[in-house]
Amino acid sequence: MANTVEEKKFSLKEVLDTFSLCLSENKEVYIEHYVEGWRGLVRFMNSLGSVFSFISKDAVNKIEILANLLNGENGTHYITIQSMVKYELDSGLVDLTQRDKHPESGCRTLLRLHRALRWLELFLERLRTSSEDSKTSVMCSEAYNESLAQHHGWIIRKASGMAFCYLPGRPTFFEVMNVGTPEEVVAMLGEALPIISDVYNITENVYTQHELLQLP
Ligand SMILES: CCCCCCCC/C=C\CCCCCCCC(=O)N[C@@H](COP(=O)(O)O)[C@H](O)/C=C/CCCCCCCCCCCCC
Repeated sequence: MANTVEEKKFSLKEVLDTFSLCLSENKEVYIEHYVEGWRGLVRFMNSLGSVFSFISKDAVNKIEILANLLNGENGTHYITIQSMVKYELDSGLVDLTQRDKHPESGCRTLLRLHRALRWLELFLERLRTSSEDSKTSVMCSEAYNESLAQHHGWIIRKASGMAFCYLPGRPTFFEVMNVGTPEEVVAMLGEALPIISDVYNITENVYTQHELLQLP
């Protein structure tokens, strides 16, 4: 059951709780909760329809790579992002200039989700401050263009842009979050954002310190 992502209904509160468990007292990021947070987000995306399945397939693939590393024989090195980076770099397990011997290293895989977390942060901030008639497709593509798009080739950017047009409107979006009234959703987004920003910024610092932000 731990390796599947589609059976439970999405709840924003649950995802928020999971991301808040990511940070240790000394600000290390637990991969177990990071991966679990992403599983929750994928459940949300899956509930929006099959037009998003090329996106969720890629996210699931990356989630499973990290889950397998965490549950594998070297799992103790994959407890936090900090310990993973140290272990993989010290052991020469990261392709630094081109995808070669370690095409599925934890560092390069998590970097893809990390970039997507920035998209999420930007998108949720737009949602939080949006008005009733704001378009989710516009908010989503603005957030995408400011983040992930810079790392995607032409075909993925076009396919993503087309998929965004199929996003449901703001009221349906808020409903699927399973929080309550729109005011309650906005309040919960206000709680969620600092947590997501913290996780993002700490990860960004680790990757910056080790010059890993451009891993192939
Ligand atoms: C709180 C509730 C509201 C928001 C809920 C959002 C739910 C989002 C769930 C998942 C987001 C998708 C994460 C996508 C990860 C993409 C990682 C990536 O960049 N992969 C590319 C590079 O990988 P490698 O080739 O180097 O291994 C890969 O090429 C991408 C393939 C698929 C396309 C990715 C498009 C990303 C669009 C992100 C916006 C998602 C919009 C969903 C709207 C709900």
